Amino acid sequence: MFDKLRVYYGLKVFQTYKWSFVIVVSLMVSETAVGLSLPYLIGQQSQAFLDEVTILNDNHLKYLFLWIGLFAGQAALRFFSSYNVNLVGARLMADFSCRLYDHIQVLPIQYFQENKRGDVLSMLTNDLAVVSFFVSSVLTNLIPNILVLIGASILMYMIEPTIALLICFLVPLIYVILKFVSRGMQPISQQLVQRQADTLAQASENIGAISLIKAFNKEADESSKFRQRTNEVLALRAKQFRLQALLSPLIQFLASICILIVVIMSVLKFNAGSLGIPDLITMLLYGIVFTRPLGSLAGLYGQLQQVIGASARLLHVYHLESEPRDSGGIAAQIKDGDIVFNKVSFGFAQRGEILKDVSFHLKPQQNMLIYGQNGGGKTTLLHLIMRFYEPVSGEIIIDGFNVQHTTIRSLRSAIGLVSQDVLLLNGTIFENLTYGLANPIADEVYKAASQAGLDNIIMRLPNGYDTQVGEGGIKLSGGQRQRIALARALLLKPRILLLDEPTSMLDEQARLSFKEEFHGLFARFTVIMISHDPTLSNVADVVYKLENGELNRQ
Ligand SMILES: Nc1ncnc2c1ncn2[C@@H]1O[C@H](COP(=O)(O)OP(=O)(O)OP(=O)(O)O)[C@@H](O)[C@H]1O
Repeated sequence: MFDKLRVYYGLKVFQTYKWSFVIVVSLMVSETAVGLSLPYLIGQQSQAFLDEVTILNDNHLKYLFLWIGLFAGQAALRFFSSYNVNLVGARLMADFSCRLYDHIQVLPIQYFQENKRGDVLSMLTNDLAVVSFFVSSVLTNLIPNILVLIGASILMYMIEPTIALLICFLVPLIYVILKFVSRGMQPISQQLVQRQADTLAQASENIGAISLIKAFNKEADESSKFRQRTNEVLALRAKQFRLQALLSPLIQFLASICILIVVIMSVLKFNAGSLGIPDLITMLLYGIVFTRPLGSLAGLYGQLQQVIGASARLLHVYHLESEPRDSGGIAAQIKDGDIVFNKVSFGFAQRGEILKDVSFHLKPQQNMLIYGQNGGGKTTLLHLIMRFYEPVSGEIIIDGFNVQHTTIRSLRSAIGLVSQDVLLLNGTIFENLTYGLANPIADEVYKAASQAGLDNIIMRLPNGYDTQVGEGGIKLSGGQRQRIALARALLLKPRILLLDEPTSMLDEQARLSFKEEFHGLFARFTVIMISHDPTLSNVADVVYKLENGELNRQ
């Protein structure tokens, strides 16, 4: 599967960057051609220096200027190709990381519940960095080095076939040795990628739960866990470095033997009279040119082992099916907010049934209160309406549209959700209030904030609406966050409003005004509200109890 995917993405990427690739490959081919022509020219034209005894005569100077010119040309080509290659590599990776991020965002919510945040972060940082480094190395090393190996072999073959064939025979032998020495590398690399992800996951989780750690005096324990994980990474790195460090000198050693073979064979041929001095010089220069790329290819082979693990993880995620946001259904026109649950059942994998044949009909602009025991499935019911999950059986119909057959975008844009755990983004209060609005109108924002009882709170803050709320809204109290979430939902003007424990964080006064103003605030919406506050039943049109998975009208 991965191979197919690799080929598929490889072709897709090639399509997008075809002209950049053409330019880069042309520059590399030109540079290699100049680099390969130099030993030949120097070798063959050296005859002039042997024949004409006068030092640096016009003829010599002509050749010298030609060689210096070619060296300069090669350097210039190398500059352009190196700059362009790295640029293409960086663009490729920037593009891939954006595609990956886009994809991760549209993965179903289960993915985020089943995977650690640190794993995802590690993919976007470590794994991408490994692949990115490899891609630039392949572009900068693999292509030119292979061109040099092929070109030098052909040119050596043209001068002296026996030596060239012998050298070419040694190359596969070098590859076999390389493969044997680095066979332990791949498992180490895979473990390393996983351990690094675990370390990042722990750090990310701990920072998110720092107040818990402090409250339980667990700083030292968490530090020692982190140190242990870091030491595991270090131990794996040490193994990896040892193997990598072994590869390079080993290949260098084998390459030196190749050079020795060229030298000895060329000298023997020269002594036997079958090789002239120009050919001898040419062969020796090609011997050096030929063996140089072997070292960098060995390094690349080592990197390849690391990249296999990282790219397997990336491609695995890339291959996961995303939510069909704009496809897989019709764009529902939800104008009234008429909600029908028809024998809806649901359960999480291996957790048994949570909702059993739940049925109700909520007419437009009606409001409904659901109460019931903790863990009874109330939030899950709201999440089914949002299509965070799909029912196991039964159907949810909104304004005549079966939600399973509508596009997710059209469905969610008609619904406002105020969650139990209010999530705010790291930005100002104003930015959080207007999140999700294309063109926020300031007066409407102030009105909604006032309706949610935020006026006094915001006025007392040092920068008013421009006050930064911190990550997740950490600089605000629970009640303040809940009011912002309410105001945000009101501003969105959805047809349906789902309120998950909307008053749980509010103070006495705020709860009272929430109840008093309920009908004024929410009259335009169809509202499903979850609460453990029995007094809210006074404002609800219909009250239901969820017990043992069954929803019954009270
Ligand atoms: N992602 C999940 N994977 C597996 N089980 C889950 C998942 N989310 C919730 N559950 C389980 O489903 C059950 C219903 O959870 P839900 O959050 O809907 O309850 P609730 O009625 O809203 O509870 P509360 O009143 O405490 O907020 C719980 O037993 C919970 O452990």
